[in-house]
Amino acid sequence: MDTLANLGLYGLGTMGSALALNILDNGFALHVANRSKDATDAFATEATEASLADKLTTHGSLADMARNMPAPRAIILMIPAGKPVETAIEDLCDLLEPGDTIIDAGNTDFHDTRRRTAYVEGRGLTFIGMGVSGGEEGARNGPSIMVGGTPDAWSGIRPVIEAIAAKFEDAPCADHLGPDGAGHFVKTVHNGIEYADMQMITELYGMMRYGQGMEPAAIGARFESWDTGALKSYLVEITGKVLQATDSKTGKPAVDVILDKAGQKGTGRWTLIEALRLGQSASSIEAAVAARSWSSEKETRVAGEEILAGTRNAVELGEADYADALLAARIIAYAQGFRLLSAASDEYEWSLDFARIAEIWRAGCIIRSSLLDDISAAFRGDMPHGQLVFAPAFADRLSKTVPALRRVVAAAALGGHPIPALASALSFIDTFAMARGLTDLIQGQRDFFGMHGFERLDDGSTGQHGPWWE
Ligand SMILES: NC(=O)C1=CN([C@@H]2O[C@H](COP(=O)(O)OP(=O)(O)OC[C@H]3O[C@@H](n4cnc5c(N)ncnc54)[C@H](OP(=O)(O)O)[C@@H]3O)[C@@H](O)[C@H]2O)C=CC1
Ligand SMILES: O=C(CO)[C@H](O)[C@H](O)COP(=O)(O)O
Repeated sequence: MDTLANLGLYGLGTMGSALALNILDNGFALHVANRSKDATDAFATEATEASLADKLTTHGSLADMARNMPAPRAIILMIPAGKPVETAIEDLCDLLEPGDTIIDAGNTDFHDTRRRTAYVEGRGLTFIGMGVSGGEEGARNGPSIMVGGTPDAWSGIRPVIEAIAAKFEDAPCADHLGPDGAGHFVKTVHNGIEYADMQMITELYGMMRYGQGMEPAAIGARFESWDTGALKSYLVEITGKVLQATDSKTGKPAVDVILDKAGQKGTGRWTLIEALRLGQSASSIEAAVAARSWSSEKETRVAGEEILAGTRNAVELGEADYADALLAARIIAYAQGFRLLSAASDEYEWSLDFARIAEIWRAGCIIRSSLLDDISAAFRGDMPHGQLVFAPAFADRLSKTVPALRRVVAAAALGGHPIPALASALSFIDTFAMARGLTDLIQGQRDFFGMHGFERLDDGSTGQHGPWWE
C-alpha cells in the first residue's frame, strides 16, 4: 500500500478526540464519527475553536462515514475493547472494500487482534492492531505508538503515525513491531509495567505517610525532587503533582478525598494471563493487579482492620532508601516486562526488537522514564543470558540500590505496611542471584506424593525416585 489512505476516526471520547485534533494539527484531512451525535458536534466546535476544522468532515454514524469517505479508506477505531470493537469491525467489513484498512487503536487483548486480523484480511481488507499510550495529553500532543500488522499495512499509515507520534530527540516514538497482535501485546505489557510502577510508588507513599507521618504535600515534594535524577519519569512527576494538590471543596489534600478502590480496565490482567500461559511470572505486575483487586474490597478491609487488629507502625528510613528502593524495583519491573515480551516473541514468532521497543517508550507514553534510554542501550549491547538485570549497567545499578530495597521491604514487614510489589521485586532478584535454589525440596515432595520423579545432581539421570518408601 503506497498511497496514503483517506483517514477516518470513530470514537470521539477522551483519546479519540485528542488523537483527532493531533491528526488535524499535523495537516491531515480527517473524517470523524461517534456513536452519540452530541460528541461529534462538540468535537466539531472544539476543532473550529482551535482553527483545525478546515480539513475536518463529520458524519452521523460509522456507516455514514464509511460510505461517504472516498477510497482507499483507513478507519481508526478508538472505542472500548470487546463487543464495541467487534461490532464496529463486523459493520466495516460489510461497508469497506479491498484496499481499505481498519485500525483498532484502543487497548485490545492481542488474542482478539490475532483472530480479527485473520478474519478481516480474509475479507480482503487490511487490519492493524495499534497500541497508543500517553493518555489524553499524549494523544493530543504526541503519544507512543506500537503498531502490529503487515509491513505493507504499516507503510500505508506510516507518514501519519510518525507525524502524530511523540518525538525523542526528533525521532518518532512509533514503529511497526511485528505482525497481527504484536503491537497490542507490547502495549498490554507496557500497561503491566505501568501497573507495577504505580503500585511500587504507592507502596512507598504509604510507608512515608503512615510509617513516618509525612503529609501528602511533603511526600509530593519528595517525588517532585526525584523527578530530576535517576528516577526521572512521567509517573514520578505526576505523583508529585497529585500529592501536592488540594481539594478546593474541603481544603484537604486531594488524595484524602479519593475512595481507596482502584479501577482497572483489563490490560494488567491480560498481561498476567499471558505470562502464565507462557509459563512465565511477572511477579511485580501480578502483585500490582492483586493490590488493585484487593483494594476493591473496601468493606472487607474495614471489617479486617478490626478483626485482625491491623496496625501500621513507625518505620525509620532515609529519603535515599526510598529513592533507591524505587529505582531497584522499577528496574526489576521493566526486566519482568521484557522477559514476557521475549517469551511471547518466541511463542508467536514476532521477532520483537526489544531495544526499539524501549526507544519508542522514551517519550509520549505513561511509563516514559530516563531508564529507557539505558534499557535500549543494554539491549543493543552485552546482555548475558538475554536478561536485562544481568546487563553490566543494570547489574551495577542493582548492586547499589538493592540494599535499600532490602531495608525498605524489611522495615515495611516489621511495621505492618503492605508492599506486595516491592517484596515480589526483591524476591525475584534474590531468586536469580542464587545458583542453588530451593526447588530440590519441591521435587522431593512431588516425587513423594505423586511418583513424579526427579533428576539427580550427581549423574544427571532423570526419572529418579527418593528413598521415601523404604
Ligand atoms: N484514557 C486513556 O488514558 C487511554 C485509553 N486507551 C484506550 O482507548 C480506547 C478509548 O478510551 P477512552 O477514549 O479513554 O474512552 P472514553 O470513555 O473517553 O470514550 C469512549 C468512546 O467510545 C465510544 N463507545 C463506547 N461504547 C461504544 C459502543 N458500544 N459502540 C461504539 N462506540 C462506543 C464512546 O461513544 P459515546 O460518546 O457515544 O459514549 C466514546 O466515543 C479504549 O480502548 C481505551 O482502553 C488507550 C490509551 C490510553
Ligand atoms: O492505556 C492506558 C494508559 O497507558 C489507559 O489509561 C488504561 O485505561 C490504563 O489502565 P487502567 O484503566 O486499567 O488503569
